[in-house]
Parts: sequence; C-alpha cells; structure tokens
Amino acid sequence: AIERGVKVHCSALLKHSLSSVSFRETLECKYPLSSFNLVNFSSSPSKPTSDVHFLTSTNDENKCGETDQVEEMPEAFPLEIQVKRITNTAGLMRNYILKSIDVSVSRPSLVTGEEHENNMRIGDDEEERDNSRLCQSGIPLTLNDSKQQRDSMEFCCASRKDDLAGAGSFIRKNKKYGMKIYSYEGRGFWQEEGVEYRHKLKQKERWQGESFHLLKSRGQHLLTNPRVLDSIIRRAKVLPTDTVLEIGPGTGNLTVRLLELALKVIAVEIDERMVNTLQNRVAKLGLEDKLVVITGNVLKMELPHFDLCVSNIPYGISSPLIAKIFLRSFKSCFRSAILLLQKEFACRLLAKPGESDFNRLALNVRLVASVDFLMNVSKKDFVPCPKVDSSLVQIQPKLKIPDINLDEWLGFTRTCFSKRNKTLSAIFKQKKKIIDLYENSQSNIKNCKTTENEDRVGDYDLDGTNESDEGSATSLELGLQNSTEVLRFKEKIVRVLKDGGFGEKRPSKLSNEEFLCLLQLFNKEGVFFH
Ligand SMILES: C[S@@+](CC[C@H](N)C(=O)[O-])C[C@H]1O[C@@H](n2cnc3c(N)ncnc32)[C@H](O)[C@@H]1O
Repeated sequence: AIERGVKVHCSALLKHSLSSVSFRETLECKYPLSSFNLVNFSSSPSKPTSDVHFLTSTNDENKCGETDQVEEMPEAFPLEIQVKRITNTAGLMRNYILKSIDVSVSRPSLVTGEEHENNMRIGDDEEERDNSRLCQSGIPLTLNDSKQQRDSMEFCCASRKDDLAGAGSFIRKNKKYGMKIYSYEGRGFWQEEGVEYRHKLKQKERWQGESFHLLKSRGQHLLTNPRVLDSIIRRAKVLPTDTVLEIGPGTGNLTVRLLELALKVIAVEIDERMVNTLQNRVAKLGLEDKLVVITGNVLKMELPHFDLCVSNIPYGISSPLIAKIFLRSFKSCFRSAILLLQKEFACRLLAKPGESDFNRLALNVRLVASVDFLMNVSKKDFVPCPKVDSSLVQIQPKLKIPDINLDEWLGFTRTCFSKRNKTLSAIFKQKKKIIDLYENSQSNIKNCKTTENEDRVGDYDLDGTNESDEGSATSLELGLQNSTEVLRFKEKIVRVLKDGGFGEKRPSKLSNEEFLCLLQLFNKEGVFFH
C-alpha cells in the first residue's frame, strides 16, 4: 500500500436470518490482487525489491480448520483460515515479520440450511449460484481490490448447528475482464468443475513451509496449476522404463509427477535452495530413490543419457538449451523433449517456410528434429506471474539426419539469414561476405568435415540473425579486394545461385530441402561456410 498505493479492503459480512452485521477494515497490500498468489499482507523492513518475489506460503499458513488441527491447504495460499470453536469465530489470519492480519467474525449460533446471499460483487451467473448453494449458511469473508474491483478473494465456511465445516476459497476475476476462478483445493474445498478433492496432490504440491525469493534472473516462475501440470505429464507419455531429464525442476511441481511414472528422473538445477526444497519434498513422498539431482548450470555440463526430457525451462536459455539438447545429442537417441517455452519463442520454432516469422532457429531445429505444438499455458498459471504466456511443444529428433557437417550448416544458414527478406543474390553480393567466404573456403577446402561437434556445441548460435554487414574483416581484406581470385570466387557464387535457380529466392521462403540442395551446390564448387 505504501509503495504502490494499492489498498485492500478486507470486509467481513455476517449474515444471519434477518439481522446482518458487517465489518470493514483497511489493510495494506504490496501487490495488486491480480498477482494474489504473491500478495504479502505486510510491510516488512526487508521489503522485496522489484526483481525478487516472495513465496508467501509458510507452514503456518498451510493450516485451516480447527486451530489445533492442520489440514490440507494449497500452496501459496496467503492467509491462514482459522475456525475457532471455543470463541465461535471464523477468520483469516496472516503473520509475517512482526505484522499480522487477523480478521474474524463470530459464527452464527444457529444456522439451518437456508441459502445465504453470498457477498459477491461480481456478476451472478450459474457457476456463482452453484457455489453459493455450496456454501449455504456460510460466513463469507471477502477481500477485494478496492481500486479496480477486478479481483477478489472469497472465503466461505459453512456453518451448521453444532459444527463449522466445509470451507471454500477462490479468487475470482471480474467477468468484464474475463471471468476466472482460481480454486484452492483441500479438505472442505471444492473445485469449480466439480473435480474430486485431491489431498494427495496437494500434499505433493506443498513445499513444506520453505519460503525464499524467486529470482527473475534465473527464470524462476513456478508452474503451480495442478491441472496444467497434469496435462503436461499426460502429453509427455512417460513410460515406466523411462529415464526422464528435467531441466530446472524448481520446487518440484513437475518432478513429483514425473517420479510417479518414470523409472528415474535426472533433475538439473542451478539454484541450491531449489535443490534442497526439491530433495526434502521428494524424500517426504518416499520417492528419493528414483531421483538424481545434478546441481549446476545445464549449459555448462555434459548431458546425461535420457529417454525423454520434460521441462519447464528458464526462458532466458531457450535457444542455447535447444541447441545443446538437439545438436549435442545430434546422433544420440532419445524419444522426445516436451518443453514449456515462451509463447513467442515457440511460435518462431514452429514457423514454416513462407510464414511471416519463419527464421533461422526454426530452420536449424527442423534439420534435426520435428516440432509440434501441444498446448498454450496462461501466464496466470505461474508463480510469480510472468509477463508472457507460454506454449508447450514437443520436439522429436529425426531418425534420419542429413549427413552434413553441422558447423558448415550453421555457418551457411547464418549467412543466408543475414538479410532474411533480401534475395540470396543480394545477400551474396556483399563484399565482406565474399571475402570471408573466400577465406573460409580456402582454409577448409580440405577439411570440410570435422569431428568437433561435441566440443563446440555450446557455441552454436541457432537463432541469431546477424543482420549486420560486418564480416570478420581481416588484414587480407584490402589486399584481396581487387584480386582476380576473389573476383572469380564471386562469379562462382553468382553462377551457383543462378544455375540452381536460387538467385531471386528469399531465405524466409526456402524449405530445409532447398537449403540443403544449395549448400551441396556451393560445396561442390569449393565454397564452404566454416
Ligand atoms: C521456470 S522455473 C521452472 C521450475 C519448475 N520446473 C516448475 O515448473 O515449477 C526454471 C528453473 O530453472 C532453474 N534454472 C535457471 N537457469 C538454469 C540453468 N542454467 N541450469 C539449470 N537450472 C536453471 C531455476 O532455478 C528454476 O528453478
């Protein structure tokens, strides 16, 4: 509230028979409710900076029901729900570094089955009416973003004669902005689609009270929607004999699911805090024998053997990681990689020749693998909520890969895509390019196939378009510019393009087969690209 001027009103309305009592209190909230999972209802001296995020779920908050009774509670649920029979109250509670919120209302002494008017501020559709019925005779506590009236959190707890049970909690988004209900599950909690309660799953999704800053710089956006996680696992088609590689397991939301299905999971994680959390969590589930954790930077290590890779990767390393998985494992056999990628990146990866966003990345990956779209994932399914949506793709290595030198291919596609919308004859007219190519061709003419793929894969630039005209101008440049040799070399290039019918074509419209054909024509004439 202090930092951003966001205020949250916490209001509790108690309705019982003819009388109603309402109660309102203004609380401080650092984040707008649109990122409610992260709402930290306190202003502590150690404020999070803009690039760190709080996991606000603590062990204490993973409680609800009777004060002395710990029940299933969803992760990241920011408030403790307390039902105190002795004082006959129900409330929301949060303690965080010397600050606390405690909103409670007295339970009605007797409520019998009548349908209470839920304290909803949002449109009244069927779903809401259903929910309303579900929390008959409940005590609704509502937290609303008072500025925007967009998001709200509701808490209902059904009150019966001698008992206070059955609580429900969900965050709603206003219909105007696209209705969305985020249900929290657990004992006494329901899901909007009537899916069965999932105690076991919730147990898996807890990270047992550990709380730490999530670092944007490491792409730490945790996927927390259980349905999306399940859906990814279903699509990955894990076999009981599989060794699964997971890059960036984080707190283990995907890992625990993979462990249930696979023979073994090898998880590569750079952040030791995550590793500890993951190992604790997996140990509590008794699945530790199936898990191998490698702590370190995935880009700087030899990848282990695996049958399947299933990962929600840090988006910042998408391109080098895909290069590593698919080019390093160029000739090794794994079934496929199911990767959650930034949506825009996935679109570029899926682009086909002739499509507006066809690019060098798509071309290079398609040389060794096929890429399929599986599903989109909303940014809202992550904690903290990133700025971009995501897409799940499946990348399958091709069984038969063209017998070419990979360095050569990557150098060739880099040259061709240096001006993606120009014709190839215009691209190959650039003086510096000709001189570079001439030098390459001279030095590599006898050595066009190297065995260096394994060692140099980390350097592969799959994606770069290198739009500049700068070649690696050398001391030879001036001396060679006018030499007849270079002129002849240039004529050769023009001839290859013309005879092959490529001169007027644009790289963004050529298929892999056409690129391969052109490369062969160049090589035949002694023109090499690495
Ligand atoms: C997008 S999060 C995914 C977490 C988890 N899989 C999930 O879906 O909730 C990415 C994870 O990759 C880890 N990570 C980031 N860079 C890495 C690297 N270079 N090598 C290995 N892990 C990395 C982060 O620490 C983080 O845990």
